[in-house]
Amino acid sequence: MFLSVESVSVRYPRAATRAAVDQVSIALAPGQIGVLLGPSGCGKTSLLRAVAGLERCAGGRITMAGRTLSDASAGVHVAPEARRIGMVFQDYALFPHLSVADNIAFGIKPLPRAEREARVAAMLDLVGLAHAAKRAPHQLSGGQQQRIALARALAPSPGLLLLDEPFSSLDADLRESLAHELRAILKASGTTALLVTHDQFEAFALGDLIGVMQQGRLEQWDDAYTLYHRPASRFVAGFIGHGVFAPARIEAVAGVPSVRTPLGTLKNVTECPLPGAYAEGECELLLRADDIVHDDTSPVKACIERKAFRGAEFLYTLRLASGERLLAHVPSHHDHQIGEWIGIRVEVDHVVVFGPQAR
Ligand SMILES: Nc1ncnc2c1ncn2[C@@H]1O[C@H](COP(=O)(O)OP(=O)(O)OP(=O)(O)O)[C@@H](O)[C@H]1O
Repeated sequence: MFLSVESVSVRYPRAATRAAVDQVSIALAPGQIGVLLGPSGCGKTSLLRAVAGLERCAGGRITMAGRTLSDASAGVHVAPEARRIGMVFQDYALFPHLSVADNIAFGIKPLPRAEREARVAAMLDLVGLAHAAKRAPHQLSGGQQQRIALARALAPSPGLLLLDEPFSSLDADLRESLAHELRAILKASGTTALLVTHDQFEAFALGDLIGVMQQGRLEQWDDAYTLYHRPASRFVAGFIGHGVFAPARIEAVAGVPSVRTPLGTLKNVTECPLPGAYAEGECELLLRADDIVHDDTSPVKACIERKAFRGAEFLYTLRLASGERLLAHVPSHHDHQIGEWIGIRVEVDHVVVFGPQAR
């Protein structure tokens, strides 16, 4: 692995007893993009700062390309400027009095002039702003300025690039397109990167691997597909995507595990790794909005309590006669009224169940 974070903890001197980062382990192969995702205060930035060397590790070890950067038990802490790590922050703070080209050249001043100019030109090409070299930062849009900040961070060819909420000051539309662009730029330059966000769509658009954190702990470190379809904990299941937990029961039907739900029985769920501790009995089934299909012919009916227009579809909040609430994505040409009862059925590709008690 190129970057290896092993059981790293971060504690702040005057903070409460809980560690801001609690024994977190993650690893990235060369060229991979990792994303740390989680609610405010979960420790994402603290972990990123520990990798940058801006915080000392209270426990654990960080290595990059085989070199130890931090090792709490051995008392090793390489200074941030000696780590060969580039950073892009939320307030990307370009130097206002320098041209775009001079901003990019800032971190590579020691290079001979010709080499420096070639590198600046290559970086401008990479971020698609070759035409803007002579402009001042204030003559660029927010998105363009952020791309220049990225070019500036990439110019010294850092071993690793760290990005902390790089799009949070930009508006929603721009964020999504920039997330895709950023991924393309990082891949084109073969840069290994670790990024912090609280926006799951950004995480999905960017990350090869995504870590979901809660209260300093890493709940899961996986690709987006696995996080969505095989959440390792109830927290991850609730945090990623729209969904609810419905009471259900695991039973063996003719020897094969099945899950009885308020919407009917899901038979033969052999592909579902049912956790041993509740292999049979009461459980809670994760039902995401796209697991519920509107079907007028279905005997199961649900009342529409709320609906939110999402362009191609509505997100309906539904209530079954038994009182359980569900969420459903329904194509927006099916425009039903609040209070109306509609037929639904469950169509679950990946059955995800948790024990009846909150973890
Ligand atoms: N310098 C500090 N001194 C004391 N406590 C801190 C300091 N910085 C962060 N913390 C605390 O550490 C915990 C983790 O904070 P951190 O900023 O890493 O979370 P985060 O997930 O990045 O949050 P956000 O998305 O809001 O930036 C929080 O409880 C926070 O209050």
